Amino acid sequence: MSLTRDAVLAALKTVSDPISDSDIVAAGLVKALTVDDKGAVRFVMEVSPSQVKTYEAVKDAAEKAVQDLGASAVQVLMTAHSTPAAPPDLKPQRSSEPSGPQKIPGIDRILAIASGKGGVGKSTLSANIACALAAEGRRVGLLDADVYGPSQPRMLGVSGRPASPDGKIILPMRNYGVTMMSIGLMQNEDQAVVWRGPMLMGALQQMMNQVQWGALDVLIVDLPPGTGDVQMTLTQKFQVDGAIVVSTPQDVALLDARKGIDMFNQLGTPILGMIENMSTHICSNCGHEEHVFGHGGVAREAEKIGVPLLAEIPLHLDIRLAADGGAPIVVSKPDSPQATAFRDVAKRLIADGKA
Ligand SMILES: Nc1ncnc2c1ncn2[C@@H]1O[C@H](COP(=O)(O)OP(=O)(O)OP(=O)(O)O)[C@@H](O)[C@H]1O
Repeated sequence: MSLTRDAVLAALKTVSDPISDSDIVAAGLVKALTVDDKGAVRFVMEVSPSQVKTYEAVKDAAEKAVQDLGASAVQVLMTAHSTPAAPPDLKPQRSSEPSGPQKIPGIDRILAIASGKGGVGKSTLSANIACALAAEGRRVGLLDADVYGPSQPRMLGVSGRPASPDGKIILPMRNYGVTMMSIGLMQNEDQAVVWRGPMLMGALQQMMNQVQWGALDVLIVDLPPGTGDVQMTLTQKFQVDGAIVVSTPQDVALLDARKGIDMFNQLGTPILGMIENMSTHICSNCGHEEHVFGHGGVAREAEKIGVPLLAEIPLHLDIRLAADGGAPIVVSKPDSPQATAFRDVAKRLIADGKA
């Protein structure tokens, strides 16, 4: 008999919430519960940051309750988010602990790779730039924060689940000299999860603070497309040293890229430059070059807003095959002209002290 969502909820209702004195379902702690057809159960437990310790035992009890139902796997992601702000206190106040963007101990720089529009190649570029930086001897981390379409595990040829020996620290994955963590590794590759703002914030903070990144020269964050909660949380909570905005040359992609640039400007994040991807198509048979999506649009836009154009990456079959095959082109064909384009970006970032 297959496991149903209702059965799981009923089991979770037997677990009591020490704070509210009701059960964890009634207390609204269980979010994004999914039960797949193989009987694997996943859900998020949203708790307040000050109560994380209290809830560790509750999380274990919840896991056990579901396990006892015969679930094939149980995965509980505990996210800590701040409770909604209290009504403003109009009395004069002393300033409290610093609330601005923080540096993460051990991580020298954070570099965000963003795009206004989905599918423009942001993840492909992030993976290649990360591997190119590692090949130059930099200590590189790559955080795949693209919760709507995490792709770094596939691009870097990494599978399996990240381990957490003590239930707090998450051990990242590593390949091609890049230390990588993805929200994609916390869920099935083909599973869509509906994230709400506070959950996203909690998950992102957990990825930044609880993943054992080690000492890094640079942490590259592959952002989801657009200007949403993840971008806001990242830039408001953590000191982001710069953003690179990726776009294809079409007007519609550029329009969205402009919105992304406006957002970073408003948030005070320096824009290190733009990259035009799928700039020109080079036929893998005959080498003929054609401009499928137009050409030069990003260069014009970059000039208009006064930021450097860091690269024009061609649309080339080898780049896609390499990305899909789990060894980015800078790793699988490091001497190809396509890989050189990425390696040049990496060298420039290092030369400018940005990575
Ligand atoms: N320069 C390129 N040449 C050939 N294929 C490319 C190139 N850049 C990206 N691709 C391919 O285009 C597809 C989309 O790329 P990618 O997943 O990197 O985009 P994205 O902007 O990260 O998308 P998402 O919005 O899903 O995060 C992938 O199949 C990738 O291999």
